[in-house]
Amino acid sequence: MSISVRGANKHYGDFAALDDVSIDIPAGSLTSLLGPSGSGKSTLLRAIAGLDSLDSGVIEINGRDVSKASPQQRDIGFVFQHYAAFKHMTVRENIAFGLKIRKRPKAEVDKKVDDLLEIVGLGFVQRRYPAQLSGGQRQRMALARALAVDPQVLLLDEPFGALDAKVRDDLRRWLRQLHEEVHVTTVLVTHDQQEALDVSDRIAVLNKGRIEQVGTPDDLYDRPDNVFVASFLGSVSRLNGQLVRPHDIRIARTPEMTYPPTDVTLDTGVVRATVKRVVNLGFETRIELIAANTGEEFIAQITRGDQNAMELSAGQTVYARATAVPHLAAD
Ligand SMILES: Nc1ncnc2c1ncn2[C@@H]1O[C@H](COP(=O)(O)OP(=O)(O)OP(=O)(O)O)[C@@H](O)[C@H]1O
Repeated sequence: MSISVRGANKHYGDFAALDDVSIDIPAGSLTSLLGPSGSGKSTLLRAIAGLDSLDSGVIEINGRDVSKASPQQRDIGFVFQHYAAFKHMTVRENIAFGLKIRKRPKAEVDKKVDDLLEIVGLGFVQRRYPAQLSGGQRQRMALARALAVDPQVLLLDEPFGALDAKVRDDLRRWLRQLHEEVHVTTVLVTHDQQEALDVSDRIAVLNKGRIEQVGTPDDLYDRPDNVFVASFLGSVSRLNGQLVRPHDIRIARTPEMTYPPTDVTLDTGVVRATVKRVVNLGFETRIELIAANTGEEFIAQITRGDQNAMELSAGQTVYARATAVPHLAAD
């Protein structure tokens, strides 16, 4: 089911939490709402869910105007960061809950719950209570419960926000896989650009209650509309006036750079620089540098192998050149 938001406005006093927001979310897609804290992501999601009303604007689900419909009438599954499970019910009972209150026949409920337990990989803990699950298992149970009633739309508000990095990472991959199997139109709120790039078909970047850009992860990363989008989608520095990503900068000990830029119109040229700091980050190494011509700091990311070969350390003079730069729409 597609979702369409037109001219959505929401004010709290003088403050515009949503400022004329319009977005089309294609049926079956996994779209992330990405933006800094306070940018309006949750407000937009809650408006789509019908949990908050808009001051003005229209929300359509599959072409039907649901702006005035209650959350129940919108046929939506919702998962929050801190999921409130029924503590006195087992995992199995929690997942079955929505089907039971809809008075579905027992055989159908059992089959559906078995299928969902399989999909979310919780069969082995189905008789446990929520308190006996890990945080990641609890969020998977929440997703299974939301999916049990075959919602038209699944809305996820930072569902992995409270979990540690490793578990988040696993769950993201799992969510992507789940989406490929179930294909329900999904909207995910996140402030984590890595998460958005990892799981989404499309990303909408929000800033101060407005949508800055909507597109595929590649569109936004390689062809950002503006500096805000470029810098929110990943680290960027300025090198000779060009915005550059750390992994697109090559470093050498001599000025004869053998790396041609991929696009000569956006060439940064060879820039002499001083190494300020070298940080080993596991499989890659971050080099913090200061450009000799402008005094500006910039960051290069090189492989561990390159660092082992060059043995860069603070105080050295090196030469840097970008091999690619993001194409801003304004260029
Ligand atoms: N009930 C409310 N009353 C007053 N202001 C509110 C209310 N709800 C949200 N806001 C304000 O609206 C703005 C947008 O909030 P929202 O929760 O949508 O942001 P967000 O992008 O989801 O941020 P976060 O990532 O921190 O959750 C914030 O500045 C917030 O303080």
